Formats: sequence, structure tokens, C-alpha cells
Amino acid sequence: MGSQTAILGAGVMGETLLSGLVRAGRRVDNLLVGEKRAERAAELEQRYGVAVVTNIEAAEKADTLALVVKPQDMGDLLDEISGVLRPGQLIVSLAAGITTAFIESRVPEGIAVVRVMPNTPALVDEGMAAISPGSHCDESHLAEAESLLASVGKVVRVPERQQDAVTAISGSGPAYIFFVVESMIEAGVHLGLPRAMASELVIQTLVGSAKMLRETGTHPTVLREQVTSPGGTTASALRELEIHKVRAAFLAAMEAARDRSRELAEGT
Ligand SMILES: NC(=O)C1=CN([C@@H]2O[C@H](COP(=O)(O)OP(=O)(O)OC[C@H]3O[C@@H](n4cnc5c(N)ncnc54)[C@H](O)[C@@H]3O)[C@@H](O)[C@H]2O)C=CC1
Ligand SMILES: O=C(O)[C@@H]1CCC=N1
Repeated sequence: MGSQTAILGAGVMGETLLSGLVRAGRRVDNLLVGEKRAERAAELEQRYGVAVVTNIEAAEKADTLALVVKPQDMGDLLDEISGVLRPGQLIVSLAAGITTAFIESRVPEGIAVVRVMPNTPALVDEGMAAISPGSHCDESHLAEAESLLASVGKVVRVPERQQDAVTAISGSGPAYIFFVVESMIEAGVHLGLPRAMASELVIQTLVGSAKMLRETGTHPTVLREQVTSPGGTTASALRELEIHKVRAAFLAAMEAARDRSRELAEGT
């Protein structure tokens, strides 16, 4: 039996990580899940053939524990498992706002902690995760956290002080993109397009634009200018976006997300 990884809290993000590890070829008998809701636990057992055990059993057996509960549930979870944790184990926290110092203060001395901010496109192996070491981490701990997240997308290392900003940009980011997509589809319907057609036009435009950004490496301003013919349709649309202060709204939205991430650290 290889090194054991436990996922404690198997909601949206916990299952995203679990499914990615399975897709990446991680043996199911090297994975454990701890999940509070019995119905959800049964669903995951059936879907992945993974063992769902108590948090205590998971914490006793696993070498690496991925904590994927809501920030507000983190204190209780740590209090529950801290008595069975032992030096040499690695805790990887995916919770928004929760600092490595908070986790370190609730577990035995010497446990390594890595803070991660992932995002949901990990479900299709296009995730973006940023990782930061706690105070007892060495390179091997960071590499282990990196390999967990690399199974579902890209991983970057950032100083922990940047994690609230990362949360505001890439952690919550998919929601902003889906909001824009929803808005464009609704606009298409207002302009008289059938809904299915509007959806297809918008989704392919999004995928194509994302691919251009990634594959050409061209600055987004240049790509936008290439679409914006002088005196044309795009210029008319962009003027409306500026009049409605969409750029300023994006900045205010992401500042609000950053501030909320900071508040979550305080348990509010
Ligand atoms: N959903 C997202 O896009 C992202 C979420 N995150 C972080 O991931 C964490 C989880 O978020 P979601 O998956 O969206 O929430 P969720 O509510 O879908 O999942 C949390 C799961 O934890 C379970 N749970 C709660 N307390 C537990 C305990 N003591 N033991 C075992 N299981 C327990 C719940 O029953 C639930 O299934 C949060 O801390 C969030 O900040 C981070 C980045 C993106
Ligand atoms: O909304 C939230 O708090 C979580 C963290 C980043 C994305 N979802």
C-alpha cells in the first residue's frame, strides 16, 4: 500500500479534488474520505469506490490530509482530529481565508501545513491553484501539495500574504466568468436569438478567446483592439461598458472578495 491521502469534507471542491486524483491514476485504496453528511458519503462511495471513514480514522491513517470544509467549520474539524495527528503528517488546507498560523495553532507542534487556493475548473483538469507553505514546511511538503493539485491543473507558489488576493481573482474567478456568460446569453435572447443558439455563440466565443489568450501570449488589450474596428460595432459596445463602469465594478468586486477572505480568517 502506498502513501495514503485523506480528503476531509467532500462537497463541491472535495469531490473535484477526489475525482481529479482518480483520473490522474491515484489508486482508490490509497485514498480515504471523511464526510459529515451520510447521504453524500454513500454517493461518493458508490461513484468512486473510495472508502468513507470517520475523520479520526482518516487522520490516523493518512500521510496527507486535504481539509476541504467551509472556513467556518475548520476550527471544529481541527479540534476533532488534532488528538490523533502525529509529526510527519502533512495538512493541505483548501479553505478560503484560513491561515497556516491558525491551523498550526490547533494541531500538535511540527505538523506541516500548506495553504492552497484552488478553483472549480479543476473538475475538467483546467484548475488554477496557488500554494503557500506554513512555518514547518520543507520542499518535500510543498512538492507533495503541488503534486496533489497538479493532477487537476496548473499550480503556482505564492507568499501566503497574497492568498486573499489570489482567492479574489482565481478562487472566485470562475463565478465572475459564468456571470458574464449568463449576461451575454440573456442579451442574445433580448436581441431575438433562440436561447440555445445564444448559448452556443457565447460559450464558443469564450473558449476561443481563452485559447487565443493562452496560445498567442498576446496582451488582452491588443486582442481587444484587434476586434475593435474604428467606428464599428465593438467600439459602440465598449463605450457602453465604460459608461456603466464595468471595469470599476470588477475592481470593486475583487476588492470585496479579498476583504471577505480576510474576514473569514477572523471567523466572521
Ligand atoms: N467551491 C469553490 O469554488 C471553492 C471552494 N474553496 C474552499 O473549499 C472549501 C469547501 O468548499 P465547497 O466544497 O464549495 O463547500 P461544500 O459545502 O460543497 O463542501 C463542504 C463539505 O464539508 C462537509 N463537512 C463539513 N464539516 C465537516 C466535518 N467536520 N467533517 C467532514 N465533513 C464535513 C460538508 O458536509 C460538505 O459536504 C471551502 O473552505 C472553500 O473556501 C476554495 C476554492 C474554490
Ligand atoms: O466563495 C467562496 O468563499 C469560495 C472560495 C473561493 C471560491 N469559493
